[in-house]
Amino acid sequence: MFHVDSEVGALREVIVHRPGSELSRLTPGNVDELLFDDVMWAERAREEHDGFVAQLRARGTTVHHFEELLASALDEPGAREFLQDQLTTATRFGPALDAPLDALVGGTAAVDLADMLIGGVLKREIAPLLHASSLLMEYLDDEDFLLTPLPNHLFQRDNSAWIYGGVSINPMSKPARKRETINSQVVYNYHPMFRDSEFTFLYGNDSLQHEPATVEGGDITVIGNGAVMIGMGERTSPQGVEMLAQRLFETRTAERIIVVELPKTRAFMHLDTAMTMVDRDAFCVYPYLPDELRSFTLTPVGHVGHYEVKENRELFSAIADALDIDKLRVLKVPMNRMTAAREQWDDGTNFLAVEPGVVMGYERNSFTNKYLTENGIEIIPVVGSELGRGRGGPRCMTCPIVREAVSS
Ligand SMILES: NC(=[NH2+])NCCC[C@H](N)C(=O)O
Repeated sequence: MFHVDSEVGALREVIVHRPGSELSRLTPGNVDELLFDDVMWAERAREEHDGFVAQLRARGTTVHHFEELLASALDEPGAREFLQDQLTTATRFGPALDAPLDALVGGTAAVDLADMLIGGVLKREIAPLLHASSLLMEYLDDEDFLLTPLPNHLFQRDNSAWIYGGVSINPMSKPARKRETINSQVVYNYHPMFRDSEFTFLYGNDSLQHEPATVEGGDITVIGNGAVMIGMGERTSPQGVEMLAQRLFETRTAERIIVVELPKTRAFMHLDTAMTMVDRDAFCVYPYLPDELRSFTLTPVGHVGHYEVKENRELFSAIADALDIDKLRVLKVPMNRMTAAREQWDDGTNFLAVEPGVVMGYERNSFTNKYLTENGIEIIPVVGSELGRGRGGPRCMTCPIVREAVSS
């Protein structure tokens, strides 16, 4: 029932996160650590996000809100026990807070608890509720977080990723995002919509320590025809790719994986900041991507779960081969380095396809959008002056859970 069979086929159902109280908690002192570039105007960001959702719905896509899924899941049997085991533990908060926090998780209304899990909790908010002699509570200032906010839940793409009939609940690379995985596990394991449905858990749905085998969904593209492309760089490590690859092969979810090496800089933190698929045979690619970046193809061999790694001679012909098409259109916008760097920084290459050749992208990237339009791609312009300050575009903000294959 849930499946993502391509990157550009008809987009039926997605999960997004409307920014909540966590955005109002960004300060000049914590933005860097929380991976944002500015303190956001939270109200305007919400308006922009509502506009984005309305555009998706107008195109026939069913939109689920992450916070609502989380709140409903929290009222299902087992969900709170899971949090008590995984989140409110003695090692995370000290033994003195273990039982009081477990009690809080057990007794807080679901909507409020969901808000705490995403929005975070300040010491002064929670101190009156906890009756414990705790060194950690003594140590924290009133305005310190006992539980940090998770503003990057806005980027639903990264934290879970559907690949054909399976989902990876990604072990995130940056400390600021690691707890997102616990929230996603609650949704996928306890919300009736997922709990009562058949699908494969590919990676990360456990309580293991995955470091350094991290994976983020912004690096994963389901290009179709049984193939997957994965970016390897700041967030998704070679070990992460291999862990996921092994599961994709052993569960027969995919038959071929193309791995692309990415520059190790913040501007290229994920594959979808460097290139996205915009049509059945076309990619929009950052024009100054270094030529020397290598790519590899992984295919299953021998015993179940074993694979072979081969370096590709050239990335785009490897993709064309995987898709079984003669030639790929590689759309590199002819613009100077300065303009290219500016538009890429503002997620100029971060397109979300709603059907082949129809994509959503930030309106501000005028050079890129014009060039793509001239090349037959329809752009649905998204307003994102505030949203973009988190360094993510329309693709980063959506987690497709049902998307059709591209019909030939
Ligand atoms: N798929 C993406 N490009 N996501 C963008 C994530 C941005 C987020 N602030 C981070 O640094 O993690």
